[in-house]
Amino acid sequence: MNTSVAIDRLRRIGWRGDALPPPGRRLARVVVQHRAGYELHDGEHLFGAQPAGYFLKRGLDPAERPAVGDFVEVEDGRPPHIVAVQPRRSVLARAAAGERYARQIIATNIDYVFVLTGLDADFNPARIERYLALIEGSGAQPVVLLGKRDLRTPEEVAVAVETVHARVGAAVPVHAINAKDAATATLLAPYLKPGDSAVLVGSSGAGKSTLTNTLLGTEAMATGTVRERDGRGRHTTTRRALLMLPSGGCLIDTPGMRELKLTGEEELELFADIEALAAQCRFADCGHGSEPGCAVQAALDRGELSPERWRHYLKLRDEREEQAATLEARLRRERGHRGPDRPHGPHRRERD
Ligand SMILES: Nc1nc2c(ncn2[C@@H]2O[C@H](COP(=O)(O)OP(=O)(O)OP(=O)(O)O)[C@@H](O)[C@H]2O)c(=O)[nH]1
Ligand SMILES: [Zn+2]
Repeated sequence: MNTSVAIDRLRRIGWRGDALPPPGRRLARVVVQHRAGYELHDGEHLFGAQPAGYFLKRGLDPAERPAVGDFVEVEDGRPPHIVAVQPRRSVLARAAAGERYARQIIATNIDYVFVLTGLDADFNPARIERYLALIEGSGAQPVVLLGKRDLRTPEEVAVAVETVHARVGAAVPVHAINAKDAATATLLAPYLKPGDSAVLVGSSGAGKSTLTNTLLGTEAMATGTVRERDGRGRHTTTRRALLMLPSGGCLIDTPGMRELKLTGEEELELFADIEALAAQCRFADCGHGSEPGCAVQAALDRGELSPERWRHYLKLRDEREEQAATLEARLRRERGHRGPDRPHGPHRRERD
């Protein structure tokens, strides 16, 4: 293939490099990661590939392995093999549950992360802030979208926008949108310029599919469909992995990205590293203040835990406790002030 044609195609799916790999290798973008391999896109076709042996070595830092969003060098064969990962311009990651300092890469080379929340019962500024905590430091820019604005009065919309700004700061763009309105595609076009890569995250029912369809418009160019398996290994739905938008940007929409969804327990998984640390404090009910043997304070002292992350975590924990207290009060009322069935409370005890 003509070199400039190959480069143009790669630019279209977000490549920013300037040199193609040596003969015998070509570039493609990872759009899906399965247990059994990868799905890559070269700007024209979707194809399957396997990682070269190097990436399977035990003890290799998981961050070195190809991830969704990566531009990789591929050697043809049956199947094609990924032999190298190009430098990343951004890395969205979260602490992997259970592993103390390991990070799980969610996606790379993303320019904008749209954090979508509906202005209905879904509206939750605390959740928005937790998404932003995850995006912070990734190299990608967050854009907060408040959907379903048509269900609210202009005054209510203004208050919601203000509430979110107060929470996340004035620097983060916040837009109230109607995901069904074609004008929304124009509003968001500045974040979806040619060569830009975006992902859309938000809880179920927030309007992600609706917005995706609006962004695609009638010139829909869904390139690359990926079939997903259900729990029993059967193919169920067909998803579009990499969407080239009329505005010139692309939207990555893959199973890997949906992992970013924050619902219930997943919110805490974001802080799995801190919870793992806290589990190592000498006292099971350590307040992580001036207690002796506090693993959290030790990690802060060593610079292994940033004060910023710690602050985010405390905020989340306080909110959870507040919610639990509200729930408890309600249950008590419903039970007719009978009190909890089982006695409970903190017991200060040394771990064994
Ligand atoms: N009125 C109004 N309805 C909306 C808007 N955005 C989405 N909806 C509706 O909200 C419902 C959920 O929207 P979806 O686009 O399916 O939500 P989703 O985020 O893709 O949900 P999952 O697929 O479960 O992750 C649908 O009935 C949409 O029509 C909006 O801006 N205004
Ligand atoms: Zn502690």
